[in-house]
Amino acid sequence: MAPRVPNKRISVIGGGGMVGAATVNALILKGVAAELLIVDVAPKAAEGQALDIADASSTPPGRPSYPQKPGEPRSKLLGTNKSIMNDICTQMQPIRPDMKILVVANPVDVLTHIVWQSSKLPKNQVFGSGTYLDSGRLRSQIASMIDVHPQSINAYVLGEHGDRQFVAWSAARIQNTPLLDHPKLKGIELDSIRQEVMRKAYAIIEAKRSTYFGIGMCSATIAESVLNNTQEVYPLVHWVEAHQAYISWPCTVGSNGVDQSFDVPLNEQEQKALGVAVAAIKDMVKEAESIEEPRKD
Ligand SMILES: NC(=O)c1ccc[n+]([C@@H]2O[C@H](COP(=O)([O-])OP(=O)(O)OC[C@H]3O[C@@H](n4cnc5c(N)ncnc54)[C@H](O)[C@@H]3O)[C@@H](O)[C@H]2O)c1
Repeated sequence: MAPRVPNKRISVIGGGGMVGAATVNALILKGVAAELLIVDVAPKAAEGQALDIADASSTPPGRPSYPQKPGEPRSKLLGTNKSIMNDICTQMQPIRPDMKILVVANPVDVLTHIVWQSSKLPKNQVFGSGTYLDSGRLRSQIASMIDVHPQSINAYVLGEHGDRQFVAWSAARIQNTPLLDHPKLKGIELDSIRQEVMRKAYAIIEAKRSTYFGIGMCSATIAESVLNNTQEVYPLVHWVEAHQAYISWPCTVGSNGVDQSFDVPLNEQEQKALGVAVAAIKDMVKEAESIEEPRKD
């Protein structure tokens, strides 16, 4: 679909679905120079998306199957999506040792761990979109409250891409100024901002069944950083040694995958929230590991 560039191939697995199609569309709109491969267990859906996107439409047809349902926590998706991830990794064998895998399927924190185990790739080559999208939503929300461009606001949602996510308020900055010193934020209930950001995915799902344009653009941006080795910092799900877990945390991403993971100074309350998120993710990983795979024969 895009110009053929040696060694620059992006395979969008599940590309017949909404998120996959939105990602392919965003990659094309951003002009990411790579060969794009749309892979799907439903080849007709993949073909349909490819034809539609080739017409430069940004409204792919609906085919909901495994995404979240209205009101459903992401953790409910665990069993089904674990088995899909394992199938995909099996089908991708032999996996090139330099492959990078960006996981988007939910619950993304746990599935990134599963894909790492299943792919047998080094930890830094497997990462997930995590709270990148949530952090963008947070910055937009704050921007509208204080009349500062979102790109000038450095604020992260961290921990879990789910109900245990938290905002690192004490580390948030407008350029070098602590965000919370902004006069327009005085007296504001910060937790209501966190909750609004967290509930946005549920609100979109309630209204139109699934979310895909935002995550499609995030995925395309991350893929672009890998291909162009930009080393930009995003809050992605990656392996954080200090916590011995795949969690959403700021890191650089480039052609090796995740290179550097950063320390974020947290206050006591934020550290507690981080502890809760890490424990929840570890519990879900244990739960996922205990789910029996259905027999394939
Ligand atoms: N991380 C985020 O911020 C975020 C945001 C939105 C959606 N999601 C997640 O993304 C995932 C996809 O959502 P969607 O709305 O695109 O769903 P969808 O049902 O529209 O698409 C899923 C696609 O995957 C395909 N598929 C299933 N098993 C496969 C396999 N073994 N190999 C290849 N393809 C396979 C299906 O045929 C389908 O076309 C869900 O898990 C959803 O929860 C994550």
